[in-house]
Amino acid sequence: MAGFAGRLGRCWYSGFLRSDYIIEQKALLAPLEQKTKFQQQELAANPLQVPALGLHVGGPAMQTSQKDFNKAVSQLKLLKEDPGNEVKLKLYALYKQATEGPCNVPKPGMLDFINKTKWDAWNALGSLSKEAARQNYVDLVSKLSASSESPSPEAPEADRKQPESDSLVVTSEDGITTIRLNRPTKKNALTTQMYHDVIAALQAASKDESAITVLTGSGDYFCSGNDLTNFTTLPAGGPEEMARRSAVVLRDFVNCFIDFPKPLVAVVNGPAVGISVTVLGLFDVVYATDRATFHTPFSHLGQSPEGCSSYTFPKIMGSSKAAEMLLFGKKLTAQEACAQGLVTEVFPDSTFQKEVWARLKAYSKLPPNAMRISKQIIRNREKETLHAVNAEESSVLRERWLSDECIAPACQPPSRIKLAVPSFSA
Ligand SMILES: CCCCCCC/C=C/C(=O)SCCNC(=O)CCNC(=O)[C@H](O)C(C)(C)COP(=O)(O)OP(=O)(O)OC[C@H]1O[C@@H](n2cnc3c(N)ncnc32)[C@H](O)[C@@H]1OP(=O)(O)O
Repeated sequence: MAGFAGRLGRCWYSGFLRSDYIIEQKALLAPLEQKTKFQQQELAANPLQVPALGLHVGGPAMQTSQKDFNKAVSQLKLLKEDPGNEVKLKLYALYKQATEGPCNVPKPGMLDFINKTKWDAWNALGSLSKEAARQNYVDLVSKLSASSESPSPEAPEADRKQPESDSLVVTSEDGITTIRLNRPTKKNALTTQMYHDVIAALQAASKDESAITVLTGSGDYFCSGNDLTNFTTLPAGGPEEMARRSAVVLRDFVNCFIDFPKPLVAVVNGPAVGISVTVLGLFDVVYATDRATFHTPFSHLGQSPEGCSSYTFPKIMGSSKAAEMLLFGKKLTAQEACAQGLVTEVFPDSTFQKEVWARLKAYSKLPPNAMRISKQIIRNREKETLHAVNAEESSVLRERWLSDECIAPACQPPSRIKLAVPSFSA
């Protein structure tokens, strides 16, 4: 087999191999045949080298995800830009976790700096499942691919992709981009199209000129959560395919909140249910009218938490208050949610809009880079954990949606709302 050096010219990872990047080992440039067994094992652990070695990435994981993972491993080689040392270290750790499971080798000595750094990164993933690690790896590669393909980080306003339906309205004014859920007759329940539109709107807002991004709702509700009719039309692959697709949409949707780089503010104009409550833990600031309520009837629907709430809620309000919400579906008033740290401040409904927007306009005049950088410092060290939590929650929900408890929940939502999931069994 030919050495790797000859193929390095065009790709960003030639820089990876030539730079003083902490994972770099000069040995990688030597032909494979000349490598020791240890070096070959190390190469196998290096995500960039696996396809070249033709290694099978083993493990008892699910087939679909395994295929995506293999694709991501190949895709990584095509990136045009070097993603930087921190990201490469993440890729290394996720690859090891995905293929070998939790770190199972002795910690290298203090002076073995390179291997110790790699070991630390792998070990930091703790008991993250192989499947979640694969998922995170795939997500990270797809994000890197998308950003290396995007023509310009500062796309002009006119090039922005507008939402596909009127159910989402995006406006930019006074340094604030506002994403408004606009389905008041259905209490702003989120259709599948709306999930996609919110994803696109957040991606556009992350690159536009605005300093602050706001999510709010039209009418008397902030949002009644997932539109329960989302599951009514089954695709050709049946319930399993429906659950698989929904889990992907959910994961992508929540990832956008995790990764959002600017101050993200929720203007909660009324009651909030389900996923519109759980993602609040990923916002920087949450302002609520005193009319708002917050509840997550997951157990009632045979479902389980999403939006990273299994991690953020216990952190924000303590495990017992979080359990009351996430396990028992306890509804909080705005004041209670504020006392528990989920809401930043509550305003009287009569002055809510006026007070909140005046305040946001003032904040939007602050130096935008300072706000971005401060947010990065506050949030970045948790991002990897949040992605792992999101992947796990989505994967658990995918199974929940096929469970008897979800198909025939003991506590039905209002009878007018036909729960989609029963149609799975049709
Ligand atoms: C594709 C990706 C999927 C990712 C899924 C991620 C997992 C997410 C989980 C959740 O979000 S769980 C929470 C789901 N939401 C609910 O269970 C709320 C159900 N709705 C209600 O309980 C009530 O409607 C309400 C919100 C408390 C409001 O009650 P109210 O009496 O004030 O109004 P209604 O007359 O009931 O509603 C008006 C109108 O709106 C329709 N509607 C409300 N919520 C939903 C909803 N979530 N899905 C679909 N439709 C909803 C309701 O049916 C009424 O419609 P019409 O009868 O007027 O046609």
